[in-house]
Amino acid sequence: MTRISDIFPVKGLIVSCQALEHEPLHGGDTMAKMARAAVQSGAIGIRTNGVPDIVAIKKEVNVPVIGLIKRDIPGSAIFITPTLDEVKAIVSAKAEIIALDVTNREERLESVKPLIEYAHLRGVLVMADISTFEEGLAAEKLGVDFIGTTLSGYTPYSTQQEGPDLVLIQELSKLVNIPVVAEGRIWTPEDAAKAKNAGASYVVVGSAITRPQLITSRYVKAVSNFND
Ligand SMILES: CC(=O)N[C@H](C=O)[C@@H](O)[C@H](O)[C@H](O)COP(=O)(O)O
Repeated sequence: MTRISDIFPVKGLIVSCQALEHEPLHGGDTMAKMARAAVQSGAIGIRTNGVPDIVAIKKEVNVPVIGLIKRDIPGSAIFITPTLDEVKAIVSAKAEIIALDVTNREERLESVKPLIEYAHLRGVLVMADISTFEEGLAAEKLGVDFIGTTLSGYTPYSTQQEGPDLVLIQELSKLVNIPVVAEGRIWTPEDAAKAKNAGASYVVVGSAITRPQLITSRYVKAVSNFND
């Protein structure tokens, strides 16, 4: 059975290269270039959304890929790899790891079991995107390979804050026996160092590196009082 330490023998930074259809950088070519830039500078892995981007990135760089598929299902709040269809597509695209929602909503902690099993039977590891400490513990019990704090702040009952959820990273890192991935709203190298020092084995940074429109708006906001 493959383990996370086989896939990522060293700990480090994983860069999330994602641009949805409405975003300016949407497209496999652009995301592959983003991934190349990230790997050139020392990223140990890439997280990305959708089969075309997974395939383009795997052609471009030689580091493990965490694949997910964002899909909106009417009437459901679960959008990160919601069903077995997406899991199958990610396995076919040959991502080494599948990221999926493991939150305590809509009976997900039960319905996600066959998705985890499908991936594992095909030698693909599973990253659980969770939003609270309890969900992290539940994810470990479900047999996932590592846990990301990705959805903290994105479920109505989780901590809402501007920066990374360092408390969650720290509590989970102390209590679970699988690696914890710090992910979500890590905007600065200082945030990344704090996440690492809180006990995370891996740190995922997305928007702060790969979403120029969001980066720009932070700078615009910072100088918005120029003419006062
Ligand atoms: C909540 C959600 O949909 N998160 C997504 C999960 O894949 C991505 O849109 C984020 O960019 C990713 O988690 C990295 O986080 P940040 O971009 O904050 O560094």
